[in-house]
Amino acid sequence: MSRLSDSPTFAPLSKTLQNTLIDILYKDLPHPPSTYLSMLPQNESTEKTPNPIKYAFRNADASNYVPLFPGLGKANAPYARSVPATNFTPPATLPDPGLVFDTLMRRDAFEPHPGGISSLFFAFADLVIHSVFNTNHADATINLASSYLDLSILYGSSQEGVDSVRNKDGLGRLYEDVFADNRLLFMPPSACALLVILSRNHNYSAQKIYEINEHGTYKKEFKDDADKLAQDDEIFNRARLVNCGYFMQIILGDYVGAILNLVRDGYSWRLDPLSQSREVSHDLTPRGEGNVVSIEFNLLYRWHATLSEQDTKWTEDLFNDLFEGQDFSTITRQDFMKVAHEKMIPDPDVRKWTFNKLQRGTNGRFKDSDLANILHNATSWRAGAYKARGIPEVLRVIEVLGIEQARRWGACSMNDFRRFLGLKPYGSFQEWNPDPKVSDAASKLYKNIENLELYVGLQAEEAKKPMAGAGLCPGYTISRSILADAVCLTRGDRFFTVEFTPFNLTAWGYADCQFDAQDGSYGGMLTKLLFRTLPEYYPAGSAYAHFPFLDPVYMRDHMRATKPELADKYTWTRPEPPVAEVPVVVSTKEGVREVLENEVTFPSGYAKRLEAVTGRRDIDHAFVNRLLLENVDQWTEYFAMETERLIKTCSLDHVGKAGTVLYVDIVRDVINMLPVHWICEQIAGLPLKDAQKQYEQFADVCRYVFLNSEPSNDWRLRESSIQTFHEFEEVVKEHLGSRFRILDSDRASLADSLPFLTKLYNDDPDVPDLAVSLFTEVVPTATHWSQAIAHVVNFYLEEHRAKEREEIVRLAKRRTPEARERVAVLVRAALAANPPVWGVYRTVHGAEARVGTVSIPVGTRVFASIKEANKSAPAGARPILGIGEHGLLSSRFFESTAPVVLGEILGLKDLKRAPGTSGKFNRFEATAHGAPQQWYTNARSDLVPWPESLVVAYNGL
Ligand code: HEM
Repeated sequence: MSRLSDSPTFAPLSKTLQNTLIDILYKDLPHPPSTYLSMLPQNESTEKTPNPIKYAFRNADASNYVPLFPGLGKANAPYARSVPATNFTPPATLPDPGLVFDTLMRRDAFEPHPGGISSLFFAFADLVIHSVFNTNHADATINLASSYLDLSILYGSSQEGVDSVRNKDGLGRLYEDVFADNRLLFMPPSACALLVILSRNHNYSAQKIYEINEHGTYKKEFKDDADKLAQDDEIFNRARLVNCGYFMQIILGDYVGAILNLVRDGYSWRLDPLSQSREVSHDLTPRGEGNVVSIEFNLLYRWHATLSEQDTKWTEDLFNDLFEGQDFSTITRQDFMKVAHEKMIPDPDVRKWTFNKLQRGTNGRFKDSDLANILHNATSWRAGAYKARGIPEVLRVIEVLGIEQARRWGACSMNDFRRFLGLKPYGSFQEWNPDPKVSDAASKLYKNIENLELYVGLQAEEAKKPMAGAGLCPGYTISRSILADAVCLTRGDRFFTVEFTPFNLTAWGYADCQFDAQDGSYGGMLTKLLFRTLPEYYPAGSAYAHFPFLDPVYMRDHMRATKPELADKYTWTRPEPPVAEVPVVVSTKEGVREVLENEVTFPSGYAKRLEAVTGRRDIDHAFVNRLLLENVDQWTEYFAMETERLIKTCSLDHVGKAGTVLYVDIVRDVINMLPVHWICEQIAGLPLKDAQKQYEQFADVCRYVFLNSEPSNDWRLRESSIQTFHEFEEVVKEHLGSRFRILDSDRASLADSLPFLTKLYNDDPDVPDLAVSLFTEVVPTATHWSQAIAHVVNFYLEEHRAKEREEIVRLAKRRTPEARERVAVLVRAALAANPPVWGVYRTVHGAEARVGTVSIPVGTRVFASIKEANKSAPAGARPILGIGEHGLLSSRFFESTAPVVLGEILGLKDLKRAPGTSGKFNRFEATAHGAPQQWYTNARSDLVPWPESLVVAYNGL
């Protein structure tokens, strides 16, 4: 039988289709593959180190980043040349470098940066460039740093460098406040202070990775030193991946955000060079294919003109010290080399390094106050504008060295570089810089615009004016190049692209270095780092944390002019130093009770935060509570039935054994959902499209109002809570305003809430306040209710508590006050062992506080450790819950609903934790200020203060 494809008419077409299809299918996958599970065998260096996991980690010298080209971009390898010099001018005919500096580059007057960029931005830029450029003076073709943003300034560029900073105590940590690159010691102190923050972030990440112990393999006791080192290596390397992820995100978010003026103009959009995409030809766009920095970019990034007035003064003092008062204009290359060899050799022990004459404490750390002071200064100091005649005279010798270096490298001309970038070459010196003083001088020195050398051409080009999309305001040629470079540096790095995975960074680490566009900083990762590392010095809402790369006065004025309503949400003044650097921990039962109950001295701030959410002060919600309790028996029956229903609908059975063993995520799908369904369907009549999402929204409210202890979360939690409130208020107002129409509406399911809403309305017909009161009474405590139940279930799932478990199930059926009271005692025992909140923060207000024999000054932060306090409570005594008796946790409501829910759950036949990891809480214990704290990891790889998953198995027959 002849086929259509064989016919003379269709055969060519069929062949073409065939080819296209094969082409597409072939291109579906990358060739060669972009990642492997371990090193390729032909790679000589890995044969000596066969540990396969090394493939997933950054090598000390950045070798093996590209499996098929292991030396690409490694440290101690040649620079690349991006542009061949076609118009080579013999050095003898070029003007004297000193004369070039004196006529075109020397700062005539300080000009503040026109885009409001702070000196801290350039301290960070200093870290970026030192990560990728380190010219070897003995052989200037060689770059001693790798071409990757691998934080080599912190970790070193060789095994020796990495070993110098690592503590190797088994926990993957660095020594306290150390870094590996001594060149930074001679930079303005804000660069070192930022680097110390990144050093602390390494240790923070290592600690979290160790505490969360994702695979359960980390331990405290080791067989021998090799065992300890193996664990240390793994945690160190994962923490480094996370920390580098942070560095990359600061570059793409905060740094590029400032360069493009996105932060000033309120855009959270960012350049995303990491994403997977396809070209028109269906080819995968390359990622992680390596990078080698070039001499052109080395010259382009020497941004010495941007030194702030204060940093210039600092540098002058440094040079006066090093060169013993020698006139800056007379310092020669030889003088500089002599000083470098005699006075700039640091101690071999990095733990002894210091900068800005700071002292290290006995624990090796710098004082938070010293670091914060330097960082606050750098944010408040305005950088200098890019401009010709903008480089401080003190840097004359360095510029001369730079010009000479560029000539020895045979760098291309300014116009060659522009042609390479696809830009129009300059036709005249006036076109390059219209300032006649500058163009005249340049034309006298270089005669023909084609002779203008790259370095001078870039640094003395006319600067751009600030506008939408332009914040950095260098010369146009620099501005056009740096974004290309940012893309190459990030997209070319295997660890930022194809290997940037939760598997390598751990789920927590991966989630931790993702940006949050709703954080009040338009995705500021440095913001998160400052809040986290120096929490006492960067209070929530501080512009110094939210916009550290912009002069706060400039940013405030700009925001007041463009978005006045938003400007009021920030504090623009410099943060006041705290009374104490670390919170005072209170852990006795009496002490903790005093802190929790004395609202005058230890204000909880709940009311203030509720006001921030609802916009209402002194909210009366007692009447809602009264009405809720009038119906408590009805709600109790509802909770019992709803528990049964949710268990039934959310259970999963084994293939082929229907109904025998069933599994259910009792926390995620049942316990967390109960108050959500109750509030939405029985109380407020909210349409429940996505119950899990609604749970997360309610959880944000709970966290904002009751547990808001981390400034980095404050903005997001508040904004999310405000939105949840508005949605809630709008629906409730609509129902109350037209309560007789609800039944007729197409949302008939909302009818369940009608009786309660009607009752509420009859009690107090003031519609707007009713919605606020209702929200305040039921929403903030919803998640805590679930958390308390989850803790109790978890406690009684233990095999050795089977007797108590049965007792709860038996008593739950009775619904008598005596039965309820006995269950309450069992519930308390569970909550005493694991209270929903392990501790709360308060700040001493009004007058000095006395807790036991300790007096605590006004303004001191206090951490009341509920966990510790409950340890000393007698069995059966009411545990301290730390969340007060509000809403769903008011004792009558809780003690009535809890037993029936527990009865339904604990009464499941042959109930046990499901085998495997999801069968236990993803809980881990951390320590803060020496007091225990608990966190949970969840399916979103986030850390949350409450459990979100516990899978149990039961016998369905
Ligand atoms: C007070 C502040 C600064 C001082 C004292 C300083 C000093 C120096 C010195 C001594 C060199 C080496 C010159 C040579 O050996 O040829 C250098 C090179 C360089 N500087 Fe700066 N610098 C400062 C700020 C900055 C800033 C803010 C940037 C850019 C963000 C920058 C970018 C560079 C670059 C890219 C190099 C070339 C590095 C290399 O080839 O190894 N510098 N600087």
